[in-house]
Amino acid sequence: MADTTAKTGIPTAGGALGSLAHAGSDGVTRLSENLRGRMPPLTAIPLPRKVDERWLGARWPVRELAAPPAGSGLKPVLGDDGPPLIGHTLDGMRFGLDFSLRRFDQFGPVSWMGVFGQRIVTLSGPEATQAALVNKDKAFSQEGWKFFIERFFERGLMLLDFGEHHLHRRIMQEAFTRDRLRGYVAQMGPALREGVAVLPSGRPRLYWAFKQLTLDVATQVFMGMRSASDAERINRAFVAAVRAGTAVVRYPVPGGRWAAGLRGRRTLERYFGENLAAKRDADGDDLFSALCHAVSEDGDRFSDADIVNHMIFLMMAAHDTTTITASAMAYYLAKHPEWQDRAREESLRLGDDLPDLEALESLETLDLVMKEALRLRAPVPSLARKTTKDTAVLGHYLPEGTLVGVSPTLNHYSPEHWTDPLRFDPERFGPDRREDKSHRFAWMPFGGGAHKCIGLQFGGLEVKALMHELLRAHRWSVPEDYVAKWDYVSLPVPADGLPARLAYR
Ligand code: HEM
Repeated sequence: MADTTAKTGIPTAGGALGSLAHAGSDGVTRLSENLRGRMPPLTAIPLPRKVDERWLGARWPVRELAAPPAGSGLKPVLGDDGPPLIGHTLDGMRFGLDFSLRRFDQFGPVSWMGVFGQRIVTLSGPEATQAALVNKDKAFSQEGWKFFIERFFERGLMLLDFGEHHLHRRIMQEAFTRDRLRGYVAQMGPALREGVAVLPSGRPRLYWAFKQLTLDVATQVFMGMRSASDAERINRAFVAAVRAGTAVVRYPVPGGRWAAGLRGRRTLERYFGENLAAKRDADGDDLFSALCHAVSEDGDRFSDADIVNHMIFLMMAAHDTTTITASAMAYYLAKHPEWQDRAREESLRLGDDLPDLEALESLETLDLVMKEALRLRAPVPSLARKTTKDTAVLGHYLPEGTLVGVSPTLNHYSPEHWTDPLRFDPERFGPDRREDKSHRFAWMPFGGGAHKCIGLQFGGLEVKALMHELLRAHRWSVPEDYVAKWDYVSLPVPADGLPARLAYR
């Protein structure tokens, strides 16, 4: 049982009890991970519908963010602080999409709210998001992300700005060429086939199973790591660093998330630092090696410190996003078995060989389903920015130093850009309809502009490879009346871990 738990990441009663046997903080961490897998977070605990309605419908005094300069002709940004001290922090975590839609109805595409003790302006809808992401006059910087994740993911590509970002991105692009992607696909295939094969039948929580699978892929494809005990240690360090990003107590209290995150970061730095020289000397086909050997067209290379920082950030950027995408796809395919059958037929037509890059690209149904899942459940629901100077969006005044959240939600649910936007309808991405072309920013799960996701092809290939293996090996379903509840404490994840009935084919 312990083995299965380690492999699938699916917490079992035996796993939780087994954790108690571990003395010290490692045992406590394991226990808390197991409990997390079994219990929804406080923000997702079911309450009577009336209580939720009252909570969501609460209104607070509306104020201006800042008075526009006299004679500018600009309008103020309107919004509210929300409940004292916590602001709207819990509202966003509990209601996610519903909360965003209500804010848009109340204030339109540009508004502000109190969150985490700060005032944050939300930009929603294709025009407002475009202004910040195209960022013509460099009025929006990545400083907004720093509040949340800099301590654990310092100098990751997404945290760099302007000239320096451009330079680093050009080098990093060399790790994502088609040839490199071909090599990554070849490495992830065996790990995924093996991992999917040992998923227990019954009702596993798919989200947790996928989380373990994508960690396994990361240790092999990102680091070329073969030792299981190293992989387990590095995975734990990495998970601790990611969780610390959303810690409420942002101070290293012993036993707390923040302290565990700092320890995790140090472990990762040590691991990458110690293995750098060997990676520079050899010619491996993992992502770590690719960064060590990447040279931009202008001859620039990464320093040792850059490689360590980029590797730690890349693991984070890839992990939850791909896990969430696969979970959303599994959910919609369980709710719409006709799409599951159609996708399975295509997968079976590929035969028993592990799929290469071209084979994965040929899985058109999975492609449509993935795009629709990314529309309905964008894994990154807000892209953080900070204004570098006084600026305006759609005629609203934003002073220098304003924190901004660029939100794809409204773009993805806008009735002006999508027919029947609440409906699961993958065909809307088909060649006859291409609703995603209705506006450059109608569909933006990977962001847009200079910081658009550099791993979007990698992520798409990994998710398709995982779903391909799942379709070949299993059928899965959820009860007809089951509706997944998504928890938005950090990125949107199924609050109950998505239990699905899984049967071997
Ligand atoms: C389905 C999976 C994924 C989704 C939905 C996703 C989403 C995003 C989004 C929205 C951004 C833009 C952030 C911003 O503008 O502030 C981003 C940036 C980034 N992503 Fe992804 N991502 C995914 C997978 C991956 C993977 C697999 C990798 C690496 C292997 C990766 C690496 C990055 C990096 C390095 C950046 C920063 C790019 C820059 O600042 O130039 N992502 N991603």
